[in-house]
Amino acid sequence: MSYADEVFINMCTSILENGTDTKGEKVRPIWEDTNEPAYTIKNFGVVNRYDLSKEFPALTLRPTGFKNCVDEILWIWQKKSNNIKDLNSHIWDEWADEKGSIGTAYGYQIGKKSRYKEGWFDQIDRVIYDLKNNPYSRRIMTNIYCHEDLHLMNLYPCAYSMTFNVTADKEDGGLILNSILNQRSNDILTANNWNVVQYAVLTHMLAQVCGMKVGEFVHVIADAHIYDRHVPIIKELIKREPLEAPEFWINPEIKDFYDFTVDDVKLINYKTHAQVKNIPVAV
Ligand SMILES: Nc1nc(=O)c2c([nH]1)NC[C@@H]1CN(c3ccc(C(=O)N[C@@H](CCC(=O)O)C(=O)O)cc3)CN21
Ligand SMILES: O=c1ccn([C@H]2C[C@H](O)[C@@H](COP(=O)(O)O)O2)c(=O)[nH]1
Repeated sequence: MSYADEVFINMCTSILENGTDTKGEKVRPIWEDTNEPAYTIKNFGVVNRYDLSKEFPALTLRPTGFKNCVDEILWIWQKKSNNIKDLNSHIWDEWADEKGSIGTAYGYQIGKKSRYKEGWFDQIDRVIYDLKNNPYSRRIMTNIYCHEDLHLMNLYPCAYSMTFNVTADKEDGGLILNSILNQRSNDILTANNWNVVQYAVLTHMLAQVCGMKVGEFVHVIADAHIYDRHVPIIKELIKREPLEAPEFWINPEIKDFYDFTVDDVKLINYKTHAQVKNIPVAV
């Protein structure tokens, strides 16, 4: 059975059984149809580890929209765009202004250049430079939670920091790329596996273009929450029987991060239970 399912079921069970209900607290998001506050049940400080060398962490309890996930991760990390016109899905529509911009969030921050001893780099180019030139560095990380720009973001970044850490393979000395995603806030039903799949794909892509194998992906979530309207859906989902994890394919020809397209990664034999239709998303 898919390890991602096991992690998801255990996390949801723990939130439902031991979580804190935010009902009555001052909360930001609302349900758009009624304008009522969108309360959650939450756990603080969830840490999930996935071994990417063993299995790709895709949920089988319901399908994760792989193409749209990859499209969004490339929108942020490769196109470095903050405009929904460059995105093929509509998941960011509610948070964009009349010109399509989501402000200084996500792709804008990845593309912003900073000065280093070796010159000016944006965040992803610096990661690739370090992985290629100084792979054992403990300083290979990105951060898009930029306080000076927060006032120009429609939604503050949730998945805000990646830390890359390389280990040497104990058997053949080859380089293994591990990563940690730090996330301040995670809507478990809508985006938990969505975010996991995205950053697992990003780790696979960077490993390939830097001549490494993939290792572990660690997902650190400060506020892991289930929205009130999602509770019955989650309860039904976690009763389903997990299926086998799919196989992950990445086009071995791609050697430059900027050459990847959504068609260069695929899930093979991705068998899942039925999709849950019309999941409401709090805005
Ligand atoms: N409350 C909330 N939850 C989120 O997960 C979220 C936000 N807000 N705001 C910004 C982005 C937008 N995100 C989203 C929004 C919608 C879907 C969504 O509807 N997913 C569908 C599949 C869509 C597809 O495959 O294209 C789903 O069934 O999960 C996913 C991520 C994640 N983020
Ligand atoms: O990649 C993402 C983007 C957003 N989310 C969720 C997490 C929260 O439910 C909302 C953001 O609300 P805040 O009040 O700013 O925390 O969006 C996610 O899980 N993953």
